[in-house]
Amino acid sequence: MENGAAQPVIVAIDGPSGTGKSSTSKAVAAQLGLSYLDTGAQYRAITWWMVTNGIDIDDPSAIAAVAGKPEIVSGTDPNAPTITVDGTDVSAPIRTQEVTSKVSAVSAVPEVRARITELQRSIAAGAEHGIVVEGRDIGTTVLPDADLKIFLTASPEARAARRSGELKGADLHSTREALLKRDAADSSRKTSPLAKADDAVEVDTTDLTLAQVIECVVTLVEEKRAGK
Ligand SMILES: Nc1ncnc2c1ncn2[C@@H]1O[C@H](COP(=O)(O)OP(=O)(O)O)[C@@H](O)[C@H]1O
Ligand SMILES: Nc1ccn([C@H]2C[C@H](O)[C@@H](COP(=O)(O)OP(=O)(O)O)O2)c(=O)n1
Repeated sequence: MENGAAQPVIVAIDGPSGTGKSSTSKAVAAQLGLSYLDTGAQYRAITWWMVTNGIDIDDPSAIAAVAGKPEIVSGTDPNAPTITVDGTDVSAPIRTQEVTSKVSAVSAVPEVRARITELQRSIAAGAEHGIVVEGRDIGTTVLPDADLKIFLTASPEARAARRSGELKGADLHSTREALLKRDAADSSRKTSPLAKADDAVEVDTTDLTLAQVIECVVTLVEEKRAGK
């Protein structure tokens, strides 16, 4: 674009756990001056609220009945993303093993998805310079008109190695099994499952460094912008 500021650009980055969505999205957004939204953190936050309030995670109707109660606020600065529930900073407690093991069940409830999807769309619509939104159903359901859709993949072995590295020496085999179980649940749910959009660019990150993935996505965004 020759005159004035660039048009806001909407980038959707989806894929299973450990493919590099968060690290890539944050870096791309920071490099290009865009906002950043971690939608997994929002599903983790509502799961944390359900657990904290004693809601039976095995009862979808109990979850649905209170899905509208917690107020979830996401800060979208890629250099300092934040997440609060009813004013409380939950950035640490949403990463516990307990929340991780329950998030797929909570996020499969249609009333939860409807509420969080609406919130995501309003955040994306309000992003002045554009936004990178990462999750599982962004390209297919939340922002089907995104300017660019990326679907990140990597072998289960690479993903488990990355995750157990983060969890400070967690057993590789059990990390791999837990990750595959969550992927299966997220891919098989009825409402907006984890899936690649038909028009998404698939990037296999198994043998790429994080820097290479970031460079690849930045180039794709710049090409899109140039063509706009
Ligand atoms: N291409 C890559 N090569 C090696 N490690 C990576 C790569 N991409 C991400 N990582 C690391 O793997 C871990 C998981 O990445 P993350 O961005 O949280 O994935 P996701 O959001 O898809 O679950 C992080 O520790 C990150 O630094
Ligand atoms: N758009 C999204 C994002 C996440 N979810 C659900 C399903 C995922 O297992 C959980 C947690 O997502 P998150 O991105 O934090 O997962 P990882 O930490 O990358 O493994 O939330 C979803 O259903 N839809």
